[in-house]
Amino acid sequence: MSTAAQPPLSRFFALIPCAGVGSRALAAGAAPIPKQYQPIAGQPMVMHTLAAFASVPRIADVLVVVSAGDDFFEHQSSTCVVSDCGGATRAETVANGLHDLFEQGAQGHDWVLVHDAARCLVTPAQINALIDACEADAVGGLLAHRLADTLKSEDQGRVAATVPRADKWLAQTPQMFRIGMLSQALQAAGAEVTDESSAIEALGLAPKLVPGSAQNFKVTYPEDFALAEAILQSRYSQRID
Ligand SMILES: Nc1ccn([C@@H]2O[C@H](COP(=O)(O)OP(=O)(O)OP(=O)(O)O)[C@@H](O)[C@H]2O)c(=O)n1
Ligand SMILES: C[C@](O)(CO)[C@H](O)COP(=O)(O)O
Repeated sequence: MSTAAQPPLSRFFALIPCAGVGSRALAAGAAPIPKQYQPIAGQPMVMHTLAAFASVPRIADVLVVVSAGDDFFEHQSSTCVVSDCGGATRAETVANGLHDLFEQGAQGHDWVLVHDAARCLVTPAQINALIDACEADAVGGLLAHRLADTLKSEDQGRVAATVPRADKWLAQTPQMFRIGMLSQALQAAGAEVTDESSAIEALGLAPKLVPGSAQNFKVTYPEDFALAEAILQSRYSQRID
């Protein structure tokens, strides 16, 4: 019988930053509801996001981080843990949420999958693909999508250059890292980094790029709602048949 110490088993947590105001999504004259709460295909957007994570049994817990005073989840039936420690930037919201995960018993070696509330088209298969690709990795990684179009840089409204795109990817979420490493990386990187990977990269590490899908887009502009609605409706109609 071997007496060698076994490495500790790592759990998987999801952290959903849900504390944005959605300023770019506001159509002129529309009610100023944060975009993640706007109805899409019969449900508030974030409920579609949470349904995808609820369909991945190896996720131990889902923590949703909302703004102080946000009572949205008091009126929903959801098994998620909700914390109202959202910050002024997405990075602050995530850092505060990681602190809450530690307080709730998560360990530094556990994994966290950080996923935008506003990416409501993510699928359980994509979440599983990210976990499968990263769980044995020393750093972690993210879903990302190769550019489909020719890429230009700009100078005062005109093309400055055509940029080689063979090595360019659009960063998506979930982004999956060890909770301890990510917490330290975000503290060092500050409040302005726009994704978890940037903070990890600033440590000199190279997160793994895992192919996502064009459909895993972030609802950002008013026209994105109709596309998200059409995709969700089409998925539901295929499932119900
Ligand atoms: N202070 C913030 C800002 C953003 N987010 C969340 O981060 C995700 C991605 O951010 P983004 O699409 O930029 O959302 P908003 O900041 O709400 O959008 P905008 O920049 O248009 O105001 C969203 O789920 C959003 O709720 C957050 O939790 N806390
Ligand atoms: C994390 C992210 O979804 C990766 O694409 C994105 O950076 C967050 O949104 P923002 O518009 O950059 O704040």
